[in-house]
Amino acid sequence: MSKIIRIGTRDSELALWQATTVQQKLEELGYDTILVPTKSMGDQVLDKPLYELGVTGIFTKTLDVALLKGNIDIAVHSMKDVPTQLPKGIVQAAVLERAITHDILVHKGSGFLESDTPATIATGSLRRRAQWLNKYPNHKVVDLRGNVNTRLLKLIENDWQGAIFAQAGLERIKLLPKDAIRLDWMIPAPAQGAMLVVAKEEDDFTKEALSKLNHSGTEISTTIEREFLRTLEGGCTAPIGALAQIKDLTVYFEGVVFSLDGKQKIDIKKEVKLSDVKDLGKTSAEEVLQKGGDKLMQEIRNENSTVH
Ligand SMILES: NCc1[nH]cc(CCC(=O)O)c1CC(=O)O
Repeated sequence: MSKIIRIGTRDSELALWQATTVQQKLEELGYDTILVPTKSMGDQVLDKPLYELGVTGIFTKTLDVALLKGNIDIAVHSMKDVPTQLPKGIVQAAVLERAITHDILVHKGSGFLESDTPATIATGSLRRRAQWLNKYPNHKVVDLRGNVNTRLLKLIENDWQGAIFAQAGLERIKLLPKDAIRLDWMIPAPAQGAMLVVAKEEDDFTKEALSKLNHSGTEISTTIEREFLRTLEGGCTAPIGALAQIKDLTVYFEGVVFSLDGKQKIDIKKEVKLSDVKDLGKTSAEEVLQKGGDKLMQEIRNENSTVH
């Protein structure tokens, strides 16, 4: 076909797996493609907690710039890492069918879960940290940064009992330990397990190609979850989870915001007909804000700004 689609991606093993998946699908449709791996700022600064870096979109910014400069035609992202507001000129071109959404615990013997022994669990995510502390108040949660491979290595090297990951990520790079424990009770990050492909707004050729990869069910679910996040967050990193599942023309939505220490929790559950999902994410977030979520979000903003 008339042009080669240049696929921008981070250079971690997971990102490359995701980009290669998109590449294969485009090639199957007869498009010519080339992979362009790039290091992102989020992958370079590993010695600080993510939320202290103070920028949202730290994993996506480098690729956004490459896209807007015309060095690549599309960028493939883990959708949960992408800020809810895309930069001007960049549009959502496809959401691929979602993999498993939930988090899992990789551990070195899980006996500690059934006893009162204090344990140390590692995660760099405020959402996982708050939910873990909510369920296991006597545990300690330590920060863990780096791509999936780095985090697994750090778990082996350190004196921690376990670390939390997205199951989808570990499965994709074939590093999911057999005895990892599925955390069904933990609400995932909005759009966890989904891949997002973005393109330039004016690039009709590429947008047309990508539209063939879009999975509408996943697009609907992730739109609801990200609307929930966007309505709540107001530009701050907060422990927010959201999951919209579609079964037999019904959407089952669950959204939650926690205090940073996990002690407070405000959640919402909704069951809505698929034909009525318009604004579901937004109205659910507004209900959470009314139920005390606005106060909680304000506290989180204050605490986040005193951390650094
Ligand atoms: N924040 C890093 C990140 N971004 C996407 C995934 C995994 C794949 C996904 O959730 O879509 C991961 C790793 C993890 O959370 O353990």
